[in-house]
Amino acid sequence: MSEIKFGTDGWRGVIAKDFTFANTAIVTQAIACYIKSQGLHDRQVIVGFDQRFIGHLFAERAAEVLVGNGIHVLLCDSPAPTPAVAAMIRAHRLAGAVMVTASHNPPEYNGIKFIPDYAGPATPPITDAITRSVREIEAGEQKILVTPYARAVRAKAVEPISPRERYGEMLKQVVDIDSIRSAGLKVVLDLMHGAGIGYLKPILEEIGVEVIASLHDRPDPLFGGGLPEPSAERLADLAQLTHARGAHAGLALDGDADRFGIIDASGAYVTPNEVFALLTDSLLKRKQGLKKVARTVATTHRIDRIAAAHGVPVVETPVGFKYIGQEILAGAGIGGEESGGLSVAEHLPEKDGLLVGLLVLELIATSGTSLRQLLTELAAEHGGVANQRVDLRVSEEQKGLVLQVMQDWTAKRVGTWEVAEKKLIDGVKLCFTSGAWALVRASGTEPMLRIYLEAKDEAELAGLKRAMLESLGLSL
Ligand SMILES: O=P(O)(O)OC[C@H]1O[C@H](O)[C@H](O)[C@@H](O)[C@@H]1O
Repeated sequence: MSEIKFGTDGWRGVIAKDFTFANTAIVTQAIACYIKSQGLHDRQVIVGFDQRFIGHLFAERAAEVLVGNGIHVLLCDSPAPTPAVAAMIRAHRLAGAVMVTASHNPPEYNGIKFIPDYAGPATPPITDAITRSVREIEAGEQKILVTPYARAVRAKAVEPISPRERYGEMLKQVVDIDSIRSAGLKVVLDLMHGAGIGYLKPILEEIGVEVIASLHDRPDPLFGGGLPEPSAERLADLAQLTHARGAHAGLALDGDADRFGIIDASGAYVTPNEVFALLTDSLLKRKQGLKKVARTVATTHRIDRIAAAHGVPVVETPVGFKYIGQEILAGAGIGGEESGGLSVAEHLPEKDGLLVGLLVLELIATSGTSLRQLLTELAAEHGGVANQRVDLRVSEEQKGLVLQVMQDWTAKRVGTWEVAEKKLIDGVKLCFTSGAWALVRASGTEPMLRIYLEAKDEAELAGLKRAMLESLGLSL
């Protein structure tokens, strides 16, 4: 059994091996200790779960432990998106949320995300405190307090909640639904058998969007044999259908619906970096006085060029929406990351794939043009960009070696690229005088080494990739 650890976004483990009822109770007890330490135990906690195998039973286990600690629970009556669960914290002034999900991981995984009272991902100081409690519980220094589920329900210490309506209302307050309604938009969806089922389609229909087709919109704990990850490779069917059926866009969500995948009308995948750039540009054009924009160290620097054109500063954070969420709380108008997380200040400090789908439709509706045309205009205004993420499944030893080479990097050049700055925000990032950059870091969610590269065009990108891999002694 592997150690209970909180990674980039929560604790994740293989069901029955690591992710067990016993470990769910340990982690929930540790979360209850944290809530009590903050003096918030007189407020309720929402417990949610996604479409994963027997997720509701793990959620019930978590509820039993929270009630055992004197904390009243709102238990979702069906699988729900992580952002919908987070939104309920705001709507009902809760102490936080325990969300049973392993996001986009393979089907054999499940996990727990803790979302504190500010309705965004738990920061490292919070997960560190929870991890310390986990160790105390494992060492027998702290007891797990449990109230059996049936008794908790009888005592009304567990009440059912359905976040759908209220969450839908909250989303509708953030986007211009009149423009969307009058544009007569048509979309195709890919719900990837995930938590967006029962949420995205009805919300779109309520605001007058025609859902022509909806792929993978039935629960399947095996995710149709794949991963609930809305990447270009996994969205080939959505891309084909969006184009063939003449839809304005294809919208996809990941397993717990906090991340997005977007397809344009021509059937081409629009990368999260491109979506973030389009939405930042549109927000900055519409709203004066935005204090700042937040992006992770792995996200496109095109955001910086767009923000600079409006005189708005950009904050660069480590990878993980937990950092972006904090920047949103500290005044960023919009924050996003290349892995498909994005939110805006009027909504939540939590990433939300449904929100992004609606913002993209709002953009199509208000601009009266296509996403492709908007991207062409963006390139004309702020210059082109080409970027790529290379994920390498390497041994722990090789991962350590590569990261060490980067840590020790003192050379002034990589191939013909001249190093202007070396940044240690997360992994090691080399920024070059040409404006290109390369980042090498270990993933916090998968056993992978990630290399992120950005250059002005595909030709420079290909050259930089060759030069970086060669310098690191890696081949693909
Ligand atoms: O690159 P990783 O450490 O695997 O993280 C990739 C992504 O994982 C999760 O989805 C987090 O919520 C994101 O904030 C993060 O960007």
